[in-house]
Amino acid sequence: MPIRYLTADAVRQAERATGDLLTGGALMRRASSGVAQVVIGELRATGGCYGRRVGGVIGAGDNGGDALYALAVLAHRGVACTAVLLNPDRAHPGGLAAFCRAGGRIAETLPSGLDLVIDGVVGIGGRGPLRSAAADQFARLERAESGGPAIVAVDLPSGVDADTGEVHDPAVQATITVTFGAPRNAHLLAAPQCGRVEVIDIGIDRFGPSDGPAPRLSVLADDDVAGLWPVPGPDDDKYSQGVVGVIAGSARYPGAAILATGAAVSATSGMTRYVGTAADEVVSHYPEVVAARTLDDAGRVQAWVVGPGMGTDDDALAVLRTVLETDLPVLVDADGLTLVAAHPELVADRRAPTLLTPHAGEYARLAGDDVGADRLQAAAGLAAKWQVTVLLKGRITLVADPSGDVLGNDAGSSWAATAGAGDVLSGIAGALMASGLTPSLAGAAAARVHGHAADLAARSAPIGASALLGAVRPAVRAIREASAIG
Ligand SMILES: NC(=O)C1=CN([C@@H]2O[C@H](COP(=O)(O)OP(=O)(O)OC[C@H]3O[C@@H](n4cnc5c(N)ncnc54)[C@H](OP(=O)(O)O)[C@@H]3O)[C@@H](O)[C@H]2O)[C@@H](O)CC1
Ligand SMILES: [K+]
Repeated sequence: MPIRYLTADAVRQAERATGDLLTGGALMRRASSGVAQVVIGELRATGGCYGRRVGGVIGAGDNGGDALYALAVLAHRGVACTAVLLNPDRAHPGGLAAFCRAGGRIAETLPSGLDLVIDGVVGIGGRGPLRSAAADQFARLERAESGGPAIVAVDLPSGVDADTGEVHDPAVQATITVTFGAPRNAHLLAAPQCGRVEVIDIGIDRFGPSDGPAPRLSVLADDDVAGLWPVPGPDDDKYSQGVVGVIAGSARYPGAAILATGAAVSATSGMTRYVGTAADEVVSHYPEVVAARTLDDAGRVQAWVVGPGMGTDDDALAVLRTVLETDLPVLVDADGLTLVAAHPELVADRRAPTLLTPHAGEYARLAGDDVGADRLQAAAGLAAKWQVTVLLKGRITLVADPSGDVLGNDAGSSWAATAGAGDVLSGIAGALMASGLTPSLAGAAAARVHGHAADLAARSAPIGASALLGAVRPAVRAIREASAIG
């Protein structure tokens, strides 16, 4: 099942729906005990709890209340706990009383030598950057990577916008983020700022993929990706699995053609066709590709990938127009996007599935505006306006369909930020569209495999797109083998 990510409003709605659990304080007790359990786990992994030193930076809302109750639990376990109250008069009364009863100490500043710090400044009620009093406390700490204390953020790293994931300056860099009931948008959109995200079950109802106002963000689970991946059945032949056609590159610049076509060959069985002037080069790399120099000679396909390295001249425009006039699914990338930005009418009346795969620069050309801090809205807005599916590239890939549903994927690293990696992504996604997946599922599943392939290929050292392409098949295998479905 895809995992749904929530906005702050949706979280509050889910909390309100629990009625007595919210008003009676049960939700907060569950949340804070979840935070305490995660901290205890962390302390145990690094030498135990008793006698360890934990600090908390406490804001004026319920996020601070969660942190104070969690510190109280820790103090009962023999942890030496210190809290800095940013706004002493407005600290959560129940949390503060529990903290003091448990023997917690209040201080003006965080002491040195802490093992761990709890960020209880703000959660879903936060707006804008960390205010200076809070920022000063975190600025005193050495970074966790350099031997400083681990930072456990309650709900969100303070200074990160819950809905957009915008990382304000300053903001807390968390080692672990502990959240409640369901992840918030920011846990995907600002994943590097959140560190490891732990979701504590506090008994709120789940939101489905289509509940609530657009844009609605979800992430495919590995089992979803494994289950979606096309596997030939007993009655399949090379045609029945969906043939993908790739229009890319040129004799002078064959790289994009080889990468996109090779990715399509690696991603699915069946057949890959290539159309363009790099036909000889493509076939010399991949003898299994059926190549033609012109569209007229191409043969039938079930989906097209068009654009990488194809140029933007009149010939390229004519080919793109012909392809977009078909009723086949089409993925448009790179030079194809430059042409679409200059000729929006090419996609305006399309009824067949269409996937545009811009990076930030191409997005700006298509939308007439930069992506900005709200990438989710940027992707969803363009998809709704143009009535196409938009895959916005980046470490966090967002695939927005016109209905307002968005599938996200965190690559987990940025090794795929290398020339030609986009061509590989297009080849994988196009092959999946030819097999019958919607542009949205094809884009999201391709992004997952692409990110995993980059990690497998890189293993902590830089890679080029050829190495990434070489790891596509191992990445599909790893995801399928790790899942119950594979
Ligand atoms: N409801 C429940 O039962 C449950 C709720 N839960 C918990 O409650 C949290 C939400 O609590 P909340 O609504 O009280 O808001 P919260 O995030 O604490 O922030 C509000 C305070 O922050 C302040 N402030 C704002 N921006 C700021 C900034 N940049 N820098 C500094 N301060 C800033 C703002 O100050 P003001 O603007 O008023 O001066 C106001 O005082 C949620 O994230 C979860 O942890 C869980 O226990 C589960 C059950
Ligand atoms: K926080």
